[in-house]
Amino acid sequence: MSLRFSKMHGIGNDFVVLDCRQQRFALSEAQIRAIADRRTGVGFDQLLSVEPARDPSCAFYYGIWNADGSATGQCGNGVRCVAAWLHRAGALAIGDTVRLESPSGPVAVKLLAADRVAVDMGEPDFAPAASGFDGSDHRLGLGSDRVEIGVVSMGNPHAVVHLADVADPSVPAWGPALTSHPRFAHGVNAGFVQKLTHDHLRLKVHERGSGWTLACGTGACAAMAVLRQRGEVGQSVQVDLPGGTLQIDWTGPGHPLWMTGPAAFVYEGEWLNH
Ligand SMILES: N[C@@H](CCC[C@H](N)C(=O)O)C(=O)O
Repeated sequence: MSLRFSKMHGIGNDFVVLDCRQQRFALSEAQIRAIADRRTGVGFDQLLSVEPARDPSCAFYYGIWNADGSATGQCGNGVRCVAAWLHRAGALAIGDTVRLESPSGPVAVKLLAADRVAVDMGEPDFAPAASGFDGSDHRLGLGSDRVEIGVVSMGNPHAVVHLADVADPSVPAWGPALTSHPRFAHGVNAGFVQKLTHDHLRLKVHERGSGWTLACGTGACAAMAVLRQRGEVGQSVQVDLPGGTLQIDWTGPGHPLWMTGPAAFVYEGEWLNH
């Protein structure tokens, strides 16, 4: 049996997108890992399924799996790609705003152009429990180092470390150590952020379940939210990641956070090893 898919990316965070509107999603973790393999499979950071919505207020549901086969609650670059995918499938027009259902709840997407999407990602949740974090002491031991983290859920868990320079030589080791830190019950996405100006950040993210990625949309939202909560940035911030730039807008508590950025098609394919 074969499996048709679209290969997409959002500033280098790459996806396999499956049309599950008529056909139920039925891949095992092992099959997801096989498709994720960049040598013997297709390769992706996340696999996305587009499915009928369970919530009647939403147009479609999207599922999200990391390259290691684990499921997660949200994916910022992924939801922009789902919106562009729906446009190509004739289900979403440019200029339209639609509610989509993620595993962590509804988000609103606005298709600005065939390849540009704004998303209301909801309000950042700073409660430690929302990120599976075990308490109020935000200093963590990473090997022989101690770092201060900001913890926030954007529908998935994030730990954000503010550094003077994201090229800090400790970052390559801190990424995996933070992602699997035992104080997070389910692992965490680890963001390392540098403030360039009041409205401009630089960010690198080591993602839970996928490793270092060229971009993490929810990571950009999390980094902005943590620095905004600390009064370090304004309400409209450009976040530069290794694969490109996202615009993040957040007035503050009581308001939703918006993420705006591109979504790109790479090719349509057929997985024959199913
Ligand atoms: N790349 C994503 C985040 C994907 C999920 C993450 N690895 C997790 O396990 O929560 C994004 O763009 O937000």
